[in-house]
Amino acid sequence: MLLNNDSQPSQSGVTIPVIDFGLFSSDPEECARLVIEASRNIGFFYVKNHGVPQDLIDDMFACSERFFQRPVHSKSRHLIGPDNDGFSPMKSEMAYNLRKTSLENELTSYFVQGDNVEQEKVGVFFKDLHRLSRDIMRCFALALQVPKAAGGSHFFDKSHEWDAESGTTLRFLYYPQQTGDPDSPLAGSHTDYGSITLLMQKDIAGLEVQASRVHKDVPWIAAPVIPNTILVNIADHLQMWTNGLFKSTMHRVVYNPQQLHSARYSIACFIHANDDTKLDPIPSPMITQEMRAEAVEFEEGRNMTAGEYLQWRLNRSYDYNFKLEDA
Ligand SMILES: O=C(O)CCC(=O)C(=O)O
Ligand SMILES: [Fe+2]
Repeated sequence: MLLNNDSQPSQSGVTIPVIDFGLFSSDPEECARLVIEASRNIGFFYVKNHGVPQDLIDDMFACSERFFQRPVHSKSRHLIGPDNDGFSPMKSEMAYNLRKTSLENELTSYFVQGDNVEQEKVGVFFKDLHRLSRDIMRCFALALQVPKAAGGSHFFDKSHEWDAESGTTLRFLYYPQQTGDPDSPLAGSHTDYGSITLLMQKDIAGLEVQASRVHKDVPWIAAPVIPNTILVNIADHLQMWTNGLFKSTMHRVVYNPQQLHSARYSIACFIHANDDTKLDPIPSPMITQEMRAEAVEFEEGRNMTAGEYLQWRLNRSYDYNFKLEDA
């Protein structure tokens, strides 16, 4: 197995590659080659030189820490509901979700405890991540050789507009200081529901990625914290759009012994296509009808739009009757 210098070797030899996203400007073809390689295999890759300022990311983690350090009852004014925004008070994993439409309202203001400067920064951060996701999607369109007539490398632009209604969500995650069992996940295995997810982990690792679709003998590999990178994962829309060429890979969060001493924080930005986007295969010479069986696990989603698919997945994963005394 060949390891490039930047790859993170795991014990098994299966790796999540690190891609220099600066290549997107200097050598887009090479960038596309690296990105498609990762997307067809493990379905996860790190990007460095991604253009989101590190001090902004640090600042967002600081906001998150300040918020989650508050007592549970004072975090719970906006409990998560069918709109998928607000606070979700689970025991070993808590989260605060913001939608694009929440940036200027009370939901974000509450998260930053009324600090206008921080509230504005949350908006800048969210937009930066959205811009990065569109660049990554351009790389995909280039790699998939989408015909010029269909938009070429800009194929995904129109289905991923900042101003359009979509399920795109910024999620601040908190895994409290705790004892735990390494065999019992803090967040159960799942795939993400959108196009791609951008993930930042702070200091403490815990994310694991199911590697068995790459190497049948390797069930899970760790996704370590790599400074100055953002972890990208392929989510369900892309697996459906590509008839399974791109892999929406299962992942989970497991207990890390460092959590005996401190809480774990991560931030995920779930990028979704505009609500009215169909989840049918996209025009690409690399995607054929015969490949359809590969995407079959999401077959039910195929007849839905992105908006309908999100609602369907959320309805299956949440009942909104949280018991706060359990949190
Ligand atoms: O906290 C993490 O590292 C990952 C969380 C995750 O996979 C999710 O919220 O979908
Ligand atoms: Fe996830």
